Amino acid sequence: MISILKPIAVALDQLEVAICIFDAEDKALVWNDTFLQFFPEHAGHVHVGEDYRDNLRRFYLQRLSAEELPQIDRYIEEGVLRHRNQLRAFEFDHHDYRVRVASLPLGAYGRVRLWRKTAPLLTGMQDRINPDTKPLPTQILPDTAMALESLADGILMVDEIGRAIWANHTFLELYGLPSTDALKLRDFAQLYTQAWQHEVPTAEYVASLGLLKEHQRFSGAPYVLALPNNRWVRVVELRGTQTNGSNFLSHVDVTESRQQQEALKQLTQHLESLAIKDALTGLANRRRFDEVLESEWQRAHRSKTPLSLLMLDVDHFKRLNDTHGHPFGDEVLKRLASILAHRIQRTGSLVARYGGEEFAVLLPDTDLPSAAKLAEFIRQQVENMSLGNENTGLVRITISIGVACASGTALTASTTALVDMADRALYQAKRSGRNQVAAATP
Ligand SMILES: Nc1nc2c(ncn2[C@@H]2O[C@H](COP(=O)(O)OP(=O)(O)OP(=O)(O)O)[C@@H](O)[C@H]2O)c(=O)[nH]1
Repeated sequence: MISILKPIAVALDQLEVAICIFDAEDKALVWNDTFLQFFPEHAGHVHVGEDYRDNLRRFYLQRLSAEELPQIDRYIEEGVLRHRNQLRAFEFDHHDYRVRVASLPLGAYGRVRLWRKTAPLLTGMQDRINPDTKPLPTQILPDTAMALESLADGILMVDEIGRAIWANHTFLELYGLPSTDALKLRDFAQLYTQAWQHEVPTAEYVASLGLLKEHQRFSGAPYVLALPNNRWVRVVELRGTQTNGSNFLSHVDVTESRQQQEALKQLTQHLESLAIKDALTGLANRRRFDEVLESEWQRAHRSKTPLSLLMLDVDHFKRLNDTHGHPFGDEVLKRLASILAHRIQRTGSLVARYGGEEFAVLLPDTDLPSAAKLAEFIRQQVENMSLGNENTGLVRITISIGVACASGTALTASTTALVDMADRALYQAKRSGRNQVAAATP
């Protein structure tokens, strides 16, 4: 694939079109000389495998003001999202030129970005002309106004330095403005801030204002802003390149689709959590345990560190169920789960409900004596736990624990071998009278 793309990139040099191709992980694969001419800040830095984020960092280091610089990571992440989701070409100013950029997906290979200079810079999106020296803008023609009034989207016309001249009714309604008189030559950022003036500023508002300011540097790249009362609007700003050119911003109310997206996202998260969580205890389920065991096994193998496993089982749980009822049995499992979750909090460790009244605790970077010590501590804590209600009276439970550790050459065996070792140790603990810890002999 690269062997085909390289000659294309070189051919595009002859058309003065800059190209940079990124793989599916946003790493640079191929670019041409025009790319380096358009973006001299990258010369000597781009290399195969370079992350698009590093590319964007150099771009923004040049572009952002000292005031905006602390937010550079946010600008970079937004740039990455623009890159991945771009559907239509948009424009921005860079050095002395207005540049048009298109981005196309290349299937499994990644994405290609193409840039073409459209005009020498006259109006300056970035370095705005001092408003005091500009004459007042002319009003728009009545015919144009009538046509724009008939649109369902909000339209805001601004002059070449961004001062609002005219807006249709949909725009005025969206931004809570009584009439076009309220525009008062303000720029869009001021109008947006004004729409929020009676509201407590939310995180979405702050993020949206940053986004709006950043997008004043682009023409035609859509962005979404939060409005008060949980409403959302998608904005596209189209700027002319002539000094007398009229610029306009179109605003589409996307509240409904945004709410649907949000509901879908929450549902997906909920379903994902259901897929890996045990419903009764809230602990990881068996499926999750198997996944984590596999990845921790690999990690232990690479880092040559021990990996320990505890298998815990409630003693005579059937009798407890039979005596006090299944719901009480459920309560016992929840209490036990909570004790385990509190005790095991080290990053990388995992507590899971392995099945029925059996729990598994995975302990990365822990050797057998340390795992056995922890198991003994848990056993004592459960033994001393008082349970019960007015029907059951005071109930005490005990648990048996099997401990196993994979380290050194044992790590070359399988994950199943570790589980089997811990299971056999648990069986040993049960056979030796329950309420005890048994460690597998390595
Ligand atoms: N309340 C409740 N009981 C469960 C649940 N899952 C499994 N059980 C019960 O747990 C009991 C497990 O019993 P056994 O495997 O015979 O073991 P035991 O009675 O704990 O005896 P030992 O393990 O040998 O000490 C069975 O009666 C299952 O019905 C659950 O989610 N809630």
